[in-house]
Amino acid sequence: MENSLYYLHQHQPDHDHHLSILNQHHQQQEIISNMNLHINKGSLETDAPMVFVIMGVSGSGKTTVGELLAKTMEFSFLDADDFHPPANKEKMSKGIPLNEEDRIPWLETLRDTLRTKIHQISSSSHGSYDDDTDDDKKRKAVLCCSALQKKYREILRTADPNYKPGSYVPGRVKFVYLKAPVEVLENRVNKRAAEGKHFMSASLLQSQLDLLQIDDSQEKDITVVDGTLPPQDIVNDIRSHIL
Ligand SMILES: Nc1ncnc2c1ncn2[C@@H]1O[C@H](COP(=O)(O)OP(=O)(O)O)[C@@H](O)[C@H]1O
Ligand SMILES: O=C(O)[C@H](O)[C@@H](O)[C@H](O)[C@H](O)COP(=O)(O)O
Repeated sequence: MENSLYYLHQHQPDHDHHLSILNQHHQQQEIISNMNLHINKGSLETDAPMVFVIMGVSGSGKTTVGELLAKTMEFSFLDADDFHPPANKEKMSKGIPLNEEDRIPWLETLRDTLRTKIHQISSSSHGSYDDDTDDDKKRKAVLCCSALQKKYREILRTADPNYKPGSYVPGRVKFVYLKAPVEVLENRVNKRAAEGKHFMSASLLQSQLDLLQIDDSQEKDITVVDGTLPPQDIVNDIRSHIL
């Protein structure tokens, strides 16, 4: 197969194709002909992302953008904040940053949830969504999660059963980092706290910025977007980059 070129001659609209295998040395000798190949929508997306993690520090707009993206794309929406045990939320509301013991079990729960999701999508007619009746099975998912450190993202990547830890090969889990300057973030979290809209203390922003770490050289599955744009523009940007 290595020395072959593949030609797809589409002779009927949509799914029906005529496959010929031609010799690479341009002899144009047809080895197989008149073979019908049926390609169902989605069935070739073997490495297509299934879970989009919208990440960044507090106030970067994860929930706002994630909800809008999920709504626009009809994806499932998951908010990592909904998976915290009460003790974590109590700590954060008092302005105490979480430590590793607080975070790791939380991230592992998120990983397991995403793994179930990926399994559901993969086993849904082998990725061919058209005939599915269970709506939830065919939906990809958006997860909002700060995922500030490389090691935290690595836990989430292992939701993909094919992902080899430490390989950083892009797989089923993709990250979108909402980048914004500190002044913008401060304004947002202060306003949100003043409105009493979130359990997280605004004072934790600095500890989150201190923790934030992106490794451009290895983590090729992170797309950086401008988090200062209006939410709809960010969603359009995400769609044009990774969807
Ligand atoms: N792109 C944006 N432009 C303007 N305001 C935004 C934007 N994204 C979020 N906000 C506002 O900033 C605050 C924090 O947003 P939120 O989505 O809760 O961030 P996060 O989930 O990252 O903590 C909210 O009051 C929200 O309305
Ligand atoms: O939306 C936010 O304001 C934050 O994301 C917030 O909810 C918090 O950061 C995490 O849930 C805790 O996790 P970390 O301390 O690991 O960010």
